[in-house]
Amino acid sequence: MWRRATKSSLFLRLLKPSKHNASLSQSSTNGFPFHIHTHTHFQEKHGIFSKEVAPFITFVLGGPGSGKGTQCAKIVETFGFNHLSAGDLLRREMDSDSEYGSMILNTIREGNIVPSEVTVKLILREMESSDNHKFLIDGFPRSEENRIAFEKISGVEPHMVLFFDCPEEEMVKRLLSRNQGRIDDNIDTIKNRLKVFEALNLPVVEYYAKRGKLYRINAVGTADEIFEQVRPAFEACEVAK
Ligand SMILES: Nc1ncnc2c1ncn2[C@@H]1O[C@H](COP(=O)(O)OP(=O)(O)O)[C@@H](O)[C@H]1O
Ligand SMILES: Nc1ccn([C@H]2C[C@H](O)[C@@H](COP(=O)(O)OP(=O)(O)O)O2)c(=O)n1
Ligand SMILES: [Mg+2]
Repeated sequence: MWRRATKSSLFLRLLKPSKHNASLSQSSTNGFPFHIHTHTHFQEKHGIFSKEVAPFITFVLGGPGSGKGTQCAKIVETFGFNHLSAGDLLRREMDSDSEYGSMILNTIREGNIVPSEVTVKLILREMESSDNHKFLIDGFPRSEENRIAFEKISGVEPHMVLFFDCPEEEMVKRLLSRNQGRIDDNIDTIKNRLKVFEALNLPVVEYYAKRGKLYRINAVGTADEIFEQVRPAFEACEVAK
């Protein structure tokens, strides 16, 4: 039986909650972006992944513009998850006075992937300060390096992985009309994001397919139609309801 983490749980008493304007570099104490914890050390220190407060983790994958963020909003509304978008966390870090701001900006502008350690640290910081134990981790892991870094640092694996399968031309059409003022929603960056997706993210999708954790969803149709394919994945899982 999963137990909900509460404000009074040990790990939250040990940790400072994340401040939305705090940057990774501000929280660094050793000149390195962050402390890498071994699996055991991390569990002992933070306790977030101890059995009593074990999180329920769903990774949400799909190409750029496949509808990950849109479907995550629906999952949050229906099933009460905490939605952590790796892209949003990186953009927030970029807009803070983090010393990694320009590196993140350049990487996103080119459509490449930010070093895993930075992204993993941002995700784990959010998880540590959350009193919800059900997490949707959107846009992560985007590479085998991302996946392995998360597993190594946190010592946990996702319970399930959603994959929004969408044709490239549909993704391009959606990205070019997203209108959120993003520096990476232009045709040149989109072309590279699609290449990076195919080269680096599809191997992660296949990895989870082989482990029987993947829910492949046809991402063409209205958002409501797509959500009707998503819903059963959560309804089938007692802990996620
Ligand atoms: N099923 C859909 N059909 C058409 N447009 C969609 C659909 N789902 C999302 N969109 C739109 O496509 C764009 C990309 O969606 P988003 O959820 O941000 O995708 P991702 O997070 O995978 O990049 C947004 O403008 C969104 O409103
Ligand atoms: N795990 C991740 C997630 C995103 N990023 C960077 C690189 C991505 O192109 C951008 C934007 O990611 P985001 O998930 O917001 O993009 P989409 O929702 O797929 O359009 O952020 C990353 O480097 N590593
Ligand atoms: Mg998104």
